Formats: sequence, structure tokens, C-alpha cells
Amino acid sequence: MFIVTAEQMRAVDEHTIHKLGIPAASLMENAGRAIAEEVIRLCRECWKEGVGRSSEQQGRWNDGNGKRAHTGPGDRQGYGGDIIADPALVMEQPGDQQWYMLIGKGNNGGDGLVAARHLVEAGLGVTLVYADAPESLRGEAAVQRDAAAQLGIPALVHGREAVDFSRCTGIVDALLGTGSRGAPRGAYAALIAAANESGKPIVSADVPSGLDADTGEVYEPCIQARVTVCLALLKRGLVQYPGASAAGRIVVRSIGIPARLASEHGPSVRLLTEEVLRSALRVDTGRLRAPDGHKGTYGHVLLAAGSLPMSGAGLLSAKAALRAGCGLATWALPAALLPHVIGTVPELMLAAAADGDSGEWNAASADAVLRLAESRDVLATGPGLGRFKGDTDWLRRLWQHTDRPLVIDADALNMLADAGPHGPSDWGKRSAATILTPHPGEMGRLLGMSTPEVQRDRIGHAARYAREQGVTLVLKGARTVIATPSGEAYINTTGHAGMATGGAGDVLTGIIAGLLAQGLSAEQAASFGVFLHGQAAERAALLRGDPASLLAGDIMDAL
Ligand SMILES: NC(=O)C1=CN([C@@H]2O[C@H](COP(=O)(O)OP(=O)(O)OC[C@H]3O[C@@H](n4cnc5c(N)ncnc54)[C@H](O)[C@@H]3O)[C@@H](O)[C@H]2O)[C@@H](O)CC1
Ligand SMILES: [K+]
Repeated sequence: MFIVTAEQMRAVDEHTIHKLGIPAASLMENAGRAIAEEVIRLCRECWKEGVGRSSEQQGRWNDGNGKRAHTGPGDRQGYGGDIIADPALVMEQPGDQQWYMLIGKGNNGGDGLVAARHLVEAGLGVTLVYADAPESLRGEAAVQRDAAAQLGIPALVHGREAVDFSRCTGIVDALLGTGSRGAPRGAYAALIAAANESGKPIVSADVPSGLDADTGEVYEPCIQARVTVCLALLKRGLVQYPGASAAGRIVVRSIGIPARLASEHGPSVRLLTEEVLRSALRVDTGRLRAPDGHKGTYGHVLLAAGSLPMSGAGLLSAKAALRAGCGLATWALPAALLPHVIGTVPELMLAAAADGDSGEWNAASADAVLRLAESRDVLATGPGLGRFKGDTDWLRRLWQHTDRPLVIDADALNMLADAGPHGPSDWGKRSAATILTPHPGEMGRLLGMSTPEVQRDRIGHAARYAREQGVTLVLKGARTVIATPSGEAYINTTGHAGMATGGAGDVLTGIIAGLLAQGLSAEQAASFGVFLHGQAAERAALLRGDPASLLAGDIMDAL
């Protein structure tokens, strides 16, 4: 599933209308119809839950599968085939429903007006609530305004008549869509605040009004939707927090715009699903293990990690690499740690780096790491590494002198942040892939900005950095972003807040390194690794019963 910016959506709309010749009116009709169908779906669900229903009314609506939506002879036996009323728009007690349709003056409002027509057709009570004078609507939206007026659909205008939300069952928010700029103003702000205040279920057209469709930033006020009917293509703001929290359930409805046009009109950003892993990323898990393979077949990971106060980080990473399926893993660590970790993971090989009995890394150890890397397939570094004198130079040497794929995490990212104003691209282009796995704080240090600034546009920052620095970048956090040097990005959907626990990132580093060792490309290993990491956490939370009690080791054990 493609994820687009408002600008990309506008270009795709234009292409569909002007190059393919599909009329704008058709697109709006499809959009409004889809919104109406989702309103009816929600009504049916609310009925099942008993929300807003008196007890004698419960259990009397249509069940939504069309079976009880028959009309005429089809209800009787013996006359041949059934005759079924439009099943997506049928309800048994539609008259109980009073929906307020909040209508803005742009095309989002036009979608709401089309939806109003279809809801009236389905027998629901509908009242239009215009934010601006209806006369201010233009183009297709004005056509829909006139059709609604011809049909006698009741209408109120904010500022002219009082709007009492206590009288409605639910609200359709068609105030602002992808044409919205900045915080809602005037009547828009007032209607959004009152709609939220009412506590009635809200169905948003395309995006919740008050949400930045590109960044997921939530302005004050912003609709808190129960359902968002996203039209044609998923918008970036809906998959990024805090926007994702304002959107409720997101239903993407196709309206006649070919989805593949998205990648012709801007960067390709997709939701990371099993289907995308298989098709776009061509990850074939069935081929990872050959029946006649041996431990040499599946690659050897070298992990340079851990220091006295954070030895567990190295242990978690190295073990996760093995759990992800690499044939062998060597953990290079400061020599003083060796006696304490011997035997903790018997499957691991250990390589001691001279540390003057300090338990810490030092600049001179770069040579030892480079030598070890010569006979391994992947080098990963960062977890529990700590900072030490000359560390940025230490990392620069690894960057420049190993031809193995390199995974950089944690403190190694902080070393990278000190590389200079232009970032590590100043160190030259690496011959093998480089994967960076920052959390938002580390990303902020790499970019020279604050964590909230990073969070305000996660996809944008990640994609830009990956392209400019020629790296594959994994920006961790809810809805992890994987961005590639060629400008593509994937947004992960697996995992949960229980993963916010020390060591979870170390496990991810190990998984990605373990997958690289098995021959996956950087793009495949980063995406598949993030996806698996989240899935393992989901499974671990099920086993434990509560995500909050999850330890990083549980994620690894659930792989
Ligand atoms: N071909 C198309 O362009 C299609 C567009 N569609 C719908 O059209 C929407 C985009 O329509 P528009 O580009 O007309 O834009 P919008 O309908 O999102 O709203 C733009 C209007 O709102 C006003 N506005 C902008 N920011 C505001 C703020 N912060 N406070 C108060 N008023 C503000 C502007 O004056 C502008 O007139 C989509 O989200 C979608 O719902 C669909 O109908 C499908 C086809
Ligand atoms: K909206």
C-alpha cells in the first residue's frame, strides 16, 4: 500500500483527471459513496455493541451481509433468484440515525455532500452543517451543494444557525482534507471543538480535520475520529504519530485512481506488510535455508559491542543474530569482560580486544576489529559500546577499511554524529551496504536537531538522510521508518508500546546483522528485521499476557 504526501496526491489526482480522462465528478462520487458506506458499517457495529441504542432497539438492524436486505419477490421462495437491495447501504432501522455532516468549502466538503446524498438514499436522517456560507463553494463541490439543496436535505450554516450536536447520532467530518494548511481557523476550529466535545462517533473524510496530512502533526483543535475513510491512497500523516491516534480505524477506499501512479509522482513510501515484503522487497523466507546448507552457508556475524557497564547489550545483540538464523556469530568485546561472559551463551564465539584491563573500548582496537572482520560476512557495532577517546576516528576506520556490510547502532551513531557538518558521507562512499538504526534522539543528533523536531516529520527526515548519506536508515519508534539510499521508504506496522524497554534496540541490531549474513540486501534485512522484531514482540506479549512486562530477551526468545 502506497503512502503519499498531499502534494503527491494532488499530482496523482491531476494525472487521473487530465491524462486518463476520468472526470473529477466521478472521483468525488466514488469518494462520497465510500464514506457513506463506512458510516453505515459503523452504525451496524455500534448497534452490535449497543452504543447509543435503547435495549428494545438492540438486535433489530440488518446484520450487514445482505441476507436480510431482500425486497419484493426475492423474500418469498419459488420465484428464482433473490433480488437484493444495495447491500452496502441497507439498514433495517435507518430512521433512528441522525447524522450531522460538517461541510468545508473545498473538495473535502464536496465528498461530504455526496456522502449525505447516499445516506439520505439509505434512509438515514441527515443534516448538513456548512462551516462557510454555501455560496463560497466552487467547482464540483458547488455542484454537490446544489444537488443536496434540490433534494431538500436540511442545512445549517455555522454562525447563522445554532448547531446542537446533542441531537445527532454521529458526525461526518468533511471540513478539511489534503488542502488544509496550518491549524484550523474560525468556524472550522469551532465546529471541530464542538464535535469532539459532543462525544458522538465521528467519521472523517480522507483525514481528520486539524491533522497535517504530510507529517502527522496534530493541530489544536483536531478531530478525534472513530473511523477515517482515507480516499484513494494512504496519507503520510495517518500512519505517523500523533496523527495515527487521531484517525481511529483507517479504511482506505479506492475511488478510481490507479495506486501505481503514486510512485510516478514522488518518492515511493509503502506500508510494510507481508505482501510488500514478498512482492516489492522480494524477501523469500522459503529460500533462506537450503536443505543441504551448513553453518558456513548462513554467514558469520562479527559484533563489536559491550563494555563493562553495558555488557548485556552485546550479549543480546549477538544472541539475536544467531536467533535470526546466521550460521555463526563472534562477539568482540573488551578483554576484561571475557571471564564474566564465558559460557553465558555457549553458541557464541568470543574475541577479546586488548583493553588494559579497563573493560572499555579504545581507539587502538580498530585494527583488531578490522582483522576479525576479514573472515566474517557482516560487521555490526554500537550496542553497549560506550564512548571513548578517539572513538569517532575509530568508527571512521571501520567505515573506510572494511568491505563488509556494516550495521551501526547506539553509541556508534553518536560517534557518527560527531563526524562533521556533512555527516559520514565526508568519509567517502563505502563499497558495501551501511545500515544505521537510530532512535529519534540519535537521529536528532545525526541531523543536529531536537527529538521533537525529528518526530514532527519522521518519514521526511529519514528519507532525506538516507538519500543524502547513501545509507539504509532505520528510524525506530512507533511505526518505524526504513529508508533506502535510492529514496524509497517503508513504514512498519508490527509491534507495540511494550517494546519500549532497554535492550530491544540491541536485539534489532542483531536480527538485522543476522539477516545480512544470510545474504539479504540492506533494504531486505532492515525491513524484514524490523517487521520480525515487531512480530516477535507481539507474540511475546501474548505469552506474557501484558506488553508492559516484556523484556528485550523475551522478544529474542519469541523469534
Ligand atoms: N480530484 C480531487 O482533487 C479529489 C479530491 N478529493 C477530496 O478533496 C480534498 C482536497 O480538497 P481541496 O484541495 O479542495 O482542499 P480541502 O477540501 O482540504 O480544503 C481546502 C479549503 O479549506 C480552506 N482552509 C485550508 N486550511 C484551512 C485552515 N487551517 N482553517 C480553515 N480553512 C482552511 C482553504 O481556504 C480551502 O478553500 C481531499 O482531501 C479529498 O477529500 C476527493 O473528492 C477525490 C478527488
Ligand atoms: K476531513
